[in-house]
Amino acid sequence: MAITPFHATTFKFSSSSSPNRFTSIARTGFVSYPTLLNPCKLDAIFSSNSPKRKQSRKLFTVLSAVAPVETTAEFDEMLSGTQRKYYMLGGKGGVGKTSCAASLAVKFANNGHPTLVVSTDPAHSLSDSFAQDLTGGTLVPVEGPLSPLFALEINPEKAREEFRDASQKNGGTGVKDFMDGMGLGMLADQLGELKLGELLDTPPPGLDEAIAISKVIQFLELQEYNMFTRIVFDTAPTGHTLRLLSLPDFLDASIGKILKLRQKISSATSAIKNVFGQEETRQDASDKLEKLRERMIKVRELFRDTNSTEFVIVTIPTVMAISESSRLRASLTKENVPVKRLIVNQILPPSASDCKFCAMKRKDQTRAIDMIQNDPELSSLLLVQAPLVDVEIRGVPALQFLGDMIWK
Ligand SMILES: Nc1ncnc2c1ncn2[C@@H]1O[C@H](COP(=O)(O)OP(=O)(O)OP(=O)(O)O)[C@@H](O)[C@H]1O
Repeated sequence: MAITPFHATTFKFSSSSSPNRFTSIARTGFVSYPTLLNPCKLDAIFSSNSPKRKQSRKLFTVLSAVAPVETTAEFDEMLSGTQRKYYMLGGKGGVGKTSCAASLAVKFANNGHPTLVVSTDPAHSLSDSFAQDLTGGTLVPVEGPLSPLFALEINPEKAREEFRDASQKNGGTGVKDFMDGMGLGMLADQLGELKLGELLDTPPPGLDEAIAISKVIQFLELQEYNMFTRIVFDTAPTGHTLRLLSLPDFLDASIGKILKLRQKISSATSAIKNVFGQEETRQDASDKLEKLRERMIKVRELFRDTNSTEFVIVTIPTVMAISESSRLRASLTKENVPVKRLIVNQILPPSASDCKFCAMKRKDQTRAIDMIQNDPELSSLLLVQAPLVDVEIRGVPALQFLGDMIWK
């Protein structure tokens, strides 16, 4: 089955006097957007004696030619259940991850789920998307939706600092210096293997994200955040996400090694430790590190839990983006991360009269979308099509409108 572009049309805000109303207006000016999606209304036009009838019929013929057999996101399934569910939206840079994540969060909140939307992308754009200041690293209420919606932009730098502090106190240079001073060179060498200092000084892509997600889990462990039944993550671009998947294992192993080493050091220095009176501080740091390790394990488990988590791939209809999505899906499968939906965003709306540029672009997009059908990684996914719109998606009403088109 060939998939053709989404048969939506353009829309824009209504008058400035009611900025909360997001109305749709067909490009043609004589059939409104809701009319196009409603066959009954079209029937009415066709059977009426309206002077625009002839033109409408012509338009309908054009639209029929590009109208897809509509697939939906099966949003009812995403909505069902009051147990907490996590949705992670990821994909290539700039494809619309934030817009899709924010619109999903608004839709959940409007459908009765207290929702938290989290950005773990170091280049945060949630504030821009919601047109509200959501910075600061704490939960900020988003105004507009019917149920509580909070946003959280994790500051990766700050989260990394905390991680560095806990690690360094215990297994980083602090311990190394201490051991060097004690003439325990052999144990100090083992620390070198961990390369933890290097890891923190020049963090690999994904480390920030891993720490950010562990930070979110830390938040969610608190009683006052029990209310959230849907958590939506706006993740960093693909490369980061892929690294992130293997990082919890790596960090778990590293931290595990540090903790074991700490025990060795502790017994080796038991005779002298009291002299320095450092035992209490070290125990405290060790507890912190152990907590961090537990959270890393939770992150790893969370990614793989089919019952509570789903990774939604967002892409655009270009060969490059779809090829990258295919690789992302392969990596996610390898890591046992559940994926069910593929959003193809920014599909050109149909037009009765394409200019040369649009016609070329449309052909390109159709070819790219056809690729999905033949891609072994992507063809089995639920394909959700989202139209390219001619205004920037900013603010809750706009996100609501976009959400109603995507999450059906
Ligand atoms: N369907 C759409 N129609 C029109 N514009 C869109 C659509 N989806 C996203 N955009 C616009 O594209 C730009 C990038 O979108 P967005 O920030 O959501 O992408 P992103 O994948 O999160 O980007 P990054 O990787 O940089 O975080 C924004 O200006 C957004 O308004």
